[in-house]
Amino acid sequence: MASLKTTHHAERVLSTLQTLPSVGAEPRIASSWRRCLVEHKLDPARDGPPRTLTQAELKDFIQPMDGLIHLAMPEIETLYRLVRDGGYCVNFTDTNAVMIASRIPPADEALFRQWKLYTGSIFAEAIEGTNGVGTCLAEERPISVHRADHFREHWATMSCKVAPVFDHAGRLAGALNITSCRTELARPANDLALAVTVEAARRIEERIFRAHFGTAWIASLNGGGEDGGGQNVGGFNVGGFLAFDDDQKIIGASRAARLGLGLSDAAIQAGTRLSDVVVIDKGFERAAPETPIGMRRRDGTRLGHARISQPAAQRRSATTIRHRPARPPQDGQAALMRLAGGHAALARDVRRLIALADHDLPVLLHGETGTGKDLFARTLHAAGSRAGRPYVALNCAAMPESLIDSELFGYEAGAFTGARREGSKGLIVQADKGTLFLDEIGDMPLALQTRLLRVLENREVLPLGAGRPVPVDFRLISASHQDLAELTRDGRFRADLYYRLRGLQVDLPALRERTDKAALIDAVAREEAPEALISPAARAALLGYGWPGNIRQLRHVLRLAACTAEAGVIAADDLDLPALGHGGGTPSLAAAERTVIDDVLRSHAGRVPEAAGALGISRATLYRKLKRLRGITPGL
Ligand SMILES: Nc1ncnc2c1ncn2[C@@H]1O[C@H](COP(=O)(O)OP(=O)(O)OP(=O)(O)O)[C@@H](O)[C@H]1O
Repeated sequence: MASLKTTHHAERVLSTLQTLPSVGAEPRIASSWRRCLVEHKLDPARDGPPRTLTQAELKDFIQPMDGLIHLAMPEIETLYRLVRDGGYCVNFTDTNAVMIASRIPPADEALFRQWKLYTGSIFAEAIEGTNGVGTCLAEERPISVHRADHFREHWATMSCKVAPVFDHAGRLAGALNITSCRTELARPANDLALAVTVEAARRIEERIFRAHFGTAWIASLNGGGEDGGGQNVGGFNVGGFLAFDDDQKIIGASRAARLGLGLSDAAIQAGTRLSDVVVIDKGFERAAPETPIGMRRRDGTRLGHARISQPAAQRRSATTIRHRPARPPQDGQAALMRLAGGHAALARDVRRLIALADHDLPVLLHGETGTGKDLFARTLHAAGSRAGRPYVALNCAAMPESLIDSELFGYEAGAFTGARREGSKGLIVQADKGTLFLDEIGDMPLALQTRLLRVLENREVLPLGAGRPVPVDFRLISASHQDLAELTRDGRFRADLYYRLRGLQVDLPALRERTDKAALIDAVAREEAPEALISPAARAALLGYGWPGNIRQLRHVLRLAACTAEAGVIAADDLDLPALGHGGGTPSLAAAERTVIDDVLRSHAGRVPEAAGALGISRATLYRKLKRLRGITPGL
């Protein structure tokens, strides 16, 4: 071991080598000190900051944990709001004790920066000695490490409360920490701070669990009360979660449920049923969602109550056995799941979105024309907590650059020649408390990107000619058919705005790539041609086609086919499927496209919306094509 400076604190720590546990430290703290001395050979008197990753290292390190951080973030925010007045910062760490997300109260920011208590710093027990994060992770139990409990004297002004976070399979996923350096914190306040941290960690676990098992039944066992269904961890009764299928076979269990019910991976894989481990009140399948249901262990001991939520797919089948979804969906989340259908990657993204429902994470939708970006954005709005609030959409490709500015940001009365006398609120202000949908964001001019970024950062907008900014609170959903990452690399899109927009990116697959293409064709056929049958040859043609216009084109083709079908059968001949060239963009194909577009525009007297409808593409797509083919945009 390195030569030791013998301060009073160091002497106390070193005495654990002889006198465990009579050094006046709690037994858990004393045994951690011994671990640090004997196993890790650390020096309690060493001074200096913790090891911290460089910005470049941090970027690479954090990227794979994006999903976990997004799931944890809403709970980190809630916890932060609860504890910030006690001077606590909140940190979320990975299993190596690297801080991967932090919230620091502005009043104490300088202090925490000085101590390097922020994202990128490493607090492993084997490096820093006994500390909240490191020791919690080493023992996989909640812990309070208060001032002189720390191994290194360096940390003896800090008070830390930390709870471990376990993933959907009961494995350690990270730790949630709060730290304060305020001296006035009394012991009861400390205990309470640890309790709220444990509860926040439990809620993060619930989000992880639901994100993973979103399409199963989930029982949430209450952790409170003396015989609550969870597991007693370090004095805390922590509730657990069980996922099961329609046959009541258990398919997943959280750490607390595994410990509380004696469930192992092997037992789950062997097909253990709910009734093998618990006795559950009858009729729970028909109970209103989230009603508390009585549960007991097989040996009769009470487990308190569980709240059971139905799988998203179950809710879906209850609402989709009708052919035309004429009314808006009753259940927003089920409607989102319906859009994902059986395409696994999209369904996974939707489950993540549902898990993050209450968090105003910006969402970026990416997909070819007609893949459903607009429909997805509306459905997402309807599925969230802002559903009853305004939904304001702007298509950046369908509007001349000069107008986007005033439309979006608004202006004061008389701000410029031609302005409306009463001024304009602007779409951002109109979206206040609701959702702003910016379609074809890749077409937003660079100068406006800078203004938009400022609005997103400051949460306020300064209308043209206005003296004072207006505070705004909206959820942003943006969409693009272009690859924004590529635009960013080419310098055509601001990288900082791109990262702000893509809190979560959802890739809407092209119809030809959808793994549930057959089911989707049937679903659209039920809506567009409810009376007709599809002949085998027509079905083969629909399945084999390349669908450049995606689901929009599919709708048009089936609508038309329903009109021409004879004896209620859609034959291959009824399908208007234009031959597709290969290597799109060759001069001859472009020329053909130009001719078709010109013809259709002419026959609709230059009216873009009608021409777009006749072509089976959106207005925005037609504008884009016109720009590309002729270098002009027709008047609006
Ligand atoms: N999952 C789906 N199931 C059934 N119909 C869908 C689905 N997704 C989209 N549609 C339908 O496809 C058509 C095109 O959808 P939408 O306008 O949302 O596409 P888009 O990607 O925004 O297109 P564009 O980029 O051209 O504006 C609409 O009629 C919509 O109702």
